[in-house]
Amino acid sequence: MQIAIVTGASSGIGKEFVFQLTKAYRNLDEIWVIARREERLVELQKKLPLKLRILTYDLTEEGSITALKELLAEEKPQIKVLVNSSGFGKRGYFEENSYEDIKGMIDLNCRSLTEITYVCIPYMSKGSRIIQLASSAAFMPQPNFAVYSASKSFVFSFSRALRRELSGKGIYVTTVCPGPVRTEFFGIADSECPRPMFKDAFMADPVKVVSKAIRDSHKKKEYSIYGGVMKAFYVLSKAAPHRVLIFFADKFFS
Ligand SMILES: NC(=O)C1=CN([C@@H]2O[C@H](COP(=O)(O)OP(=O)(O)OC[C@H]3O[C@@H](n4cnc5c(N)ncnc54)[C@H](OP(=O)(O)O)[C@@H]3O)[C@@H](O)[C@H]2O)C=CC1
Ligand SMILES: N[C@@H](C=O)C(=O)O
Repeated sequence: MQIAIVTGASSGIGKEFVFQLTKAYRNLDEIWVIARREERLVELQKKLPLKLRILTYDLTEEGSITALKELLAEEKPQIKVLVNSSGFGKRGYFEENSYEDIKGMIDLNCRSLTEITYVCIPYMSKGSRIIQLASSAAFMPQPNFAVYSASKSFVFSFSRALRRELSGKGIYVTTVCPGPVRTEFFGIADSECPRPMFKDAFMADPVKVVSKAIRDSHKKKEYSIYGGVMKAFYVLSKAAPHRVLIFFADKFFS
């Protein structure tokens, strides 16, 4: 059985991946979709010809990934694509964030992504793809989004090194680093601290971000950055001293 696995499939970028993978990978038997909101995944199934395996997991809960591991051992599928899209961010100064949110971001964005990747690799082979959702927030430390941006730097760094390690097996890792994308992400991110207004000017369409990510993954690219502004931000974050960028980010955008 050939499958794709998509976490965060109930909304936004993950949900869009499910739609587009159905078209991009004609030989899939199933897509295994992971999120907490089961009703959303059931609705998604109604819109798709391909069978979805609905896995209602809270990935921050002890045991959810063990359940995935056991299911993989039972079904022994060939994983053609893994998309790690579940994640959240909460804006605000570190000491004003609740520790529950801080721990949640680290747990979901870093630990669960790492563990899912770990349990899936044994079921991948030459030509398989891993698509990791980092963010443009990975490019530099961001005051007022400190833990989220650090969690995405972890994803970016981990995934680039993993790409090198897996290249001998013909498994390709592409890290996706979008700027702001129009999804439910901001409902949570901005709930206690509004986002800087400039983000609205660069808000991207999830359809376009995902379409580019799948194209870049096919081309075996190391990362996928949608849009000229975010590409320019990436170059700036490599060229300019972070000390200066962090100062201006805090002064004007916090
Ligand atoms: N939107 C943006 O501007 C950007 C987003 N990103 C990243 O892209 C990824 C997708 O975000 P996006 O689609 O925009 O956001 P959404 O809020 O629309 O989707 C987040 C997804 O993660 C799932 N999720 C959240 N918490 C858990 C949990 N504890 N266990 C299992 N699943 C969970 C949600 O499902 P459910 O609630 O049903 O569990 C949902 O399907 C994230 O990693 C985000 O950090 C990166 C750059 C920009
Ligand atoms: N890149 C977005 C989050 O990941 C943002 O700019 O808020």
